[in-house]
Amino acid sequence: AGPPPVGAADWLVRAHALRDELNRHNHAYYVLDEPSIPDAEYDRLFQELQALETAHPELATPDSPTQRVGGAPLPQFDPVRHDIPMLSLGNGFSDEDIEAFDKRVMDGLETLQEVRYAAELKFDGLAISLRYVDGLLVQAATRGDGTTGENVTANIRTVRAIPLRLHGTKIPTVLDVRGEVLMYKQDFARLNQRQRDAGQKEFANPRNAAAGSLRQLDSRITAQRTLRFFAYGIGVLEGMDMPASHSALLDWYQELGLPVCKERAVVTGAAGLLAFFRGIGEKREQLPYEIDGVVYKVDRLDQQKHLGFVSRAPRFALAHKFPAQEALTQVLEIEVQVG
Ligand SMILES: CC(C)(CNC(=O)c1ccc(Oc2ccccc2)cc1)c1ccc2c(N)nc(N)nc2n1
Repeated sequence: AGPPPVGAADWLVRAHALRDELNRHNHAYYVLDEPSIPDAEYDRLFQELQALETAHPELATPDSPTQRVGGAPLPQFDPVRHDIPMLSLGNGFSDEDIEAFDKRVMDGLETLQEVRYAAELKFDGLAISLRYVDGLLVQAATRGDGTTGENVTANIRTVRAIPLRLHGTKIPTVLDVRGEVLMYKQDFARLNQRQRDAGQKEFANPRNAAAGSLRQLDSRITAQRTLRFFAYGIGVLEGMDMPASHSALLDWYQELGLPVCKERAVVTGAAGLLAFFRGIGEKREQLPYEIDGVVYKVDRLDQQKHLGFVSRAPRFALAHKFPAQEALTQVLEIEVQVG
């Protein structure tokens, strides 16, 4: 969104300045985790913009922060077909599984050199695809069966961590961002406290709470649930060349203003993968969100292409899961819910 036309009315200039300032504070708070303004000051600016948009409705552009409060409930979710499917991951559990994965990759690449992997977290949330056209968020869809998902655009607009417009100069004409919508542990605890106070059913875990919040037909309810988002993949890209590696893709995503989790690394060989896994395992309890493992991806995209997929999962990626420690508590929670 360039500067307003020369000689525009004062309120047009003011609305433009407010929108950019509020979006900048929103990015600092929800994407960089570095609040840049006291909440009361943010609310005052927000109300000033809302008043201007009420007086001049044409100011309520799709990327205005006022669009994040949600709107009238939808009758249902429309189906959305993914032009590029959202694939699932094969799993590994033991060190041997990881060593076998690394060996399969080296054989597949016919190389004796250690392979460079991008290692990142596997969030316990739900997979989403965001479509940006000329930098504007135009559609959001759930993974569904990998080929067809549900249109949850109205709900996704209320997720403050998801930019309504991409930043910077390298803006593609079409970009499908794949990532995970999740709820932080402390936002989950606060939500269940509110549920209890309102005599409503509590959520069993943050994953269910995030899924339940996104499957709301009333986006005003979704707007009251603090959902987060981390980008981790790409679908359609038009108008620009693909970056050469997965790690370069994530660096570019950060320049565009998309949230990318900082718990990621580029490592080499099975030893590098296992060292990353152990390091994350030690800090898992302290993380603000739940994870059910880590994900390893061959970093170079030409090597990913060369390896391809087997059935619906890529040969170039693997999820390494933690032992299901909380299985017992989940059984108890389900009994409590049913009982
Ligand atoms: C690796 C990939 C499976 C995404 N990639 C894809 O879905 C994908 C899709 C089409 C691709 O290429 C095709 C292009 C055209 C047709 C068919 C495939 C390549 C990758 C995946 C899945 C789940 C993840 C998760 N929960 N957490 C993290 N951190 N990363 C994850 N990564």
